[in-house]
Amino acid sequence: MTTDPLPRPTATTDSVAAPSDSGGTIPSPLLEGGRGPVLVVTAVEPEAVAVRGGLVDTGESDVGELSVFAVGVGSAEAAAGTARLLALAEAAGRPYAAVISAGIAGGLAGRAAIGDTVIADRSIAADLGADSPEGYLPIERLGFGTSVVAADVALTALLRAALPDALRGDVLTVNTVTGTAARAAALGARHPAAVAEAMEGFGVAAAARTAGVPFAELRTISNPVGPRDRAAWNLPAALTALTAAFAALAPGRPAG
Ligand SMILES: O=C(O)c1cccc(C(=O)CC[C@H]2O[C@@H](n3cnc4c(=O)[nH]cnc43)[C@H](O)[C@@H]2O)c1
Repeated sequence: MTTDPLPRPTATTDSVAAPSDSGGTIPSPLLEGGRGPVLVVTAVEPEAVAVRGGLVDTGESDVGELSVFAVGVGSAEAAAGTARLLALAEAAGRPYAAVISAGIAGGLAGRAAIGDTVIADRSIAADLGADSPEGYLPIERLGFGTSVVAADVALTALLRAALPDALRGDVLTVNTVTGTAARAAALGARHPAAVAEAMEGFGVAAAARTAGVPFAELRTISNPVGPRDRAAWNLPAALTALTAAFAALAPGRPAG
C-alpha cells in the first residue's frame, strides 16, 4: 500500500489554525497583520510533528492559519510538493502568503552547533553545477541560472524578531549529505557565510519564487557536517529546538 503525504483535494487538511487574538491569546508575530495563511514545509513527518508541537490548535481563526506538511527528502520532492500545495491553495481561493522550509540540518564546524536554531539569509544549491579539473563550477558559471535564493527580507525579519537568539547565515541545500572532512572543508571555504546544510531549502524556495510567494528557511541543528557518524546525530535536541522555535513564532493561549 502506498500513502500519499500530500493533501487531497484541498490544502487545508492537516493544518493548525493560528490562535485568534481574543481570549488571552498571545499575538503571533508570524500571522498577525492580515498577511494570510503560512505554509510550513518539512521533509519528513517527525519534523512536521515537531513543528506542530509548537503550535496550539485553537480552531478557525480570522487572524491567519499555519499549515504544516511533510513533502519528502531532497530538493526535487520539496519543490514538487511545495508547488502542489501552493497550487491547491490558490485553486481553493486561499493562497498562502508565505512559505517556510523548516526542519533539521547539519551545522558547519565552528558556525552552528547541535541544538542551535538557524534562520537563513539565503538558500544555496551547493552542488548544482559541474565538476571540472579546476574544481567545482556553480550553475552560474555554466550560464544556466542561479544557485542562490535570498530569503524574503520582511518574513525573515519577523522570524528573527521572534527568535533573537537564532543564528543567521546561508543554508546550503545538498543532494548528498556531506560525509567527509574534505567535503565539509570545501563547502565551508566555498561558502564563507554558510552555517548549515540540509536537503530541501532551495527546492522549496524555487517553488515559492515561481508562485511569487515570500520564502524563508528555518533549521535546527541535529549533527555536525563532517565525517559520516550517524551516532553523532542528536535528533531529539534538533526536534525539541524546532518545537521551541515554532512555539515562539506562533504562540497559542497561555497555559491555565
Ligand atoms: O529518524 C528519525 O527519527 C528522523 C527524525 C527527523 C528527521 C530525520 C531525517 O533523517 C531528516 C533528514 C533531513 O535532515 C536534513 N539534514 C539533517 N542533517 C543533515 C546534514 O548533515 N546534511 C544534509 N541534510 C541534513 C535534511 O534536510 C534531510 O531531509 C530522521
